[in-house]
Amino acid sequence: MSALIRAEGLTKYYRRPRRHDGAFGGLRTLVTRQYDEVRAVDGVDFTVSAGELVGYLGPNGAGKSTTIKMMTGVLVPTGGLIEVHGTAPWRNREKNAMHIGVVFGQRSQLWWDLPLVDSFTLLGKMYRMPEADYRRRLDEFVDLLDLGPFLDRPVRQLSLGQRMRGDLAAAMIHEPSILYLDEPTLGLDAVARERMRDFIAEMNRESVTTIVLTTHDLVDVEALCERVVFIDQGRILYDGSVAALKAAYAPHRTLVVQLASGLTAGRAAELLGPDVPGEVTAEEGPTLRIRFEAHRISAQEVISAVTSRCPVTDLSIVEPELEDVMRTLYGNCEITV
Ligand SMILES: Nc1ncnc2c1ncn2[C@@H]1O[C@H](COP(=O)(O)OP(=O)(O)OP(=O)(O)O)[C@@H](O)[C@H]1O
Repeated sequence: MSALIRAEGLTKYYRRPRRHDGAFGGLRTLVTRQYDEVRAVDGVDFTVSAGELVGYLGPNGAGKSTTIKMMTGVLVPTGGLIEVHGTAPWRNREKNAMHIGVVFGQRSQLWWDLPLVDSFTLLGKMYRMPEADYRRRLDEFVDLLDLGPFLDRPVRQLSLGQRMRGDLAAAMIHEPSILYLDEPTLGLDAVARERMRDFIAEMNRESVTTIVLTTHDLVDVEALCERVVFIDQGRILYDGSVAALKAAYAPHRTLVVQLASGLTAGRAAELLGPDVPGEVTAEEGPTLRIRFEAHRISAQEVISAVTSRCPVTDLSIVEPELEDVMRTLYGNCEITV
């Protein structure tokens, strides 16, 4: 697969006026003109291939939005290289805009006072789309995102979930090859989030759109991303598959045991004794949870040990949550897998 997006040593430093405290602090801030340097993105390397759906993750202030703004051509890098379709996006913003769609969760590109459909019509004309292509695309989105009930309503009257669906359709109307999504599901209810996720997956699968997704919602990541790039303090700490990340940072599994009637989890833990493979982590009524390291003990061994000593009605194995991994990641500085 060829690289659509390439970043090498990509860097963005901001200058922030140094603030002075105390009496006349505001005035001193104005007249002294001293600055602090903020290393928002500090020499990152990555490539994104055609058709990938990559999660770009990290804590608040990690440098995610700044990277996306450089990829979209809104910001000029302080140093290093960023190429999208083989050219620097900030050198040719208009040409770059023809190939990309952007959704910034908190800002809208829709015309506030116009009916939603008028924004689509205007965008279709701006991108010089042939009428038939525009119609086909609009019909597809009305169907996929269920826009019909509010197509004729002014954007300012839409709920957040309706507006976000409109924004997503607006970003994709001209069939861009790359879609950048910055917190697209922020503030949405569960149903709206699900609909957005389905649409994003569909665009990636059916239209083969390359997608870079920034989100704090780990359910989005689990549902959508095979690969994640994790950034903190402007530096990339991890770049790889979600599965490898979990295997490295949360190699445990949990066996959840439903005990046969009359047997409490406390009594079952006694029956299992201290040499049970794994660690009993919770005893709640008739439910017992045993955590084990999947690379050391097989699930079969743990299940055999339990079923040979206790009568059970049900068993299930729970994978670690991505949230567990993130907690470990946030506490580490150097990460290699
Ligand atoms: N225009 C600016 N001027 C000065 N500093 C800035 C500017 N924009 C961002 N920063 C700083 O750069 C750093 C990275 O910010 P950025 O918005 O890229 O982070 P982020 O990972 O997107 O965070 P969040 O998850 O909170 O949106 C932060 O320390 C932020 O305060």
